[in-house]
Amino acid sequence: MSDRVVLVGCGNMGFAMLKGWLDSGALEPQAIHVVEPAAMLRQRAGELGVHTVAEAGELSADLNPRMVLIAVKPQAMAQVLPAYTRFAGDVTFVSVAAGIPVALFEKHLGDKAAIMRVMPNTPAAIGKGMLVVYRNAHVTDANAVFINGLLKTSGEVASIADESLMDAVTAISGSGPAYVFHFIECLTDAGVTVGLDRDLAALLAMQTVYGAGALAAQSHESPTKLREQVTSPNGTTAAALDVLMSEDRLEDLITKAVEAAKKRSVELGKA
Ligand SMILES: NC(=O)C1=CN([C@@H]2O[C@H](COP(=O)(O)OP(=O)(O)OC[C@H]3O[C@@H](n4cnc5c(N)ncnc54)[C@H](O)[C@@H]3O)[C@@H](O)[C@H]2O)C=CC1
Ligand SMILES: O=C(O)[C@@H]1CCC=N1
Repeated sequence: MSDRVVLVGCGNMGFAMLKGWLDSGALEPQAIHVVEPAAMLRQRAGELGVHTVAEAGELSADLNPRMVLIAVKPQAMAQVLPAYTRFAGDVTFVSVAAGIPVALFEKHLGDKAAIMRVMPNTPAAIGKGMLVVYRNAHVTDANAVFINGLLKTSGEVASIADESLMDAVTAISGSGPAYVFHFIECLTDAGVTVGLDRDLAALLAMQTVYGAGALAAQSHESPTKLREQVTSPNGTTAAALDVLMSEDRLEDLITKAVEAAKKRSVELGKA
């Protein structure tokens, strides 16, 4: 069986995953064929040494890929899939699209097609992603091992046996980096409000999120315990947390945001 891989769509997410495979050495650039209609994005991928084409018809008929990873927008999926039916066979199709259920892939690719859904996030570009996997019964164990090996180059991999959880997964880890980036923006702006110049405020906000995230990931203590370690009785942190935590203000806001993301994922799946 070949280790050739086709990556369909090399935008934000596709490129992040491509970087993970290449930076880790898990795949040789020559094993990867990128289909990307946008010339600038095709050139960006080509600079990494991979094969690039603008459309599926340009892929060699005897390519025999082991995996076709589809990273196009959910709204484009139904239009994109028919061009890949010719690869159905030993290949496993992997979709990273929010919302789109396995049933839609089976409708276009046949009900015997091997399909995996993966919900990654953009920190995959530096090997720090969170990737959650759901697969249908037609993915062979050998292909699942091969693909899991590739996914692990992008970060932590977890799997779910209930596809309906994918909407909640998307709302937490798929979209989650944007919530954190927005928190950095807010902390930076707040720093400016209390008198720091913007560059210093941005450095403090970014390094604080980076350091706190790394500490939470590496420590044996819970986030609750780590929070308590920062919070001196009647000190500065307690004053701030009174604002964030009284009446669960931040938790309520985050829950509302996550519920909105989950709802949108469900809608995308029905589009
Ligand atoms: N951006 C993110 O953080 C995450 C995105 N996703 C999913 O990844 C998918 C892609 O999202 P992004 O990368 O953000 O979007 P994007 O717009 O950056 O990338 C999509 C790419 O697909 C290309 N494309 C369009 N039609 C095509 C075709 N017929 N053949 C090949 N390529 C084609 C576009 O030119 C574009 O470069 C979406 O389904 C999204 O739900 C999943 C998790 C996180
Ligand atoms: O915003 C979106 O729809 C995609 C899915 C998860 C992150 N980005």
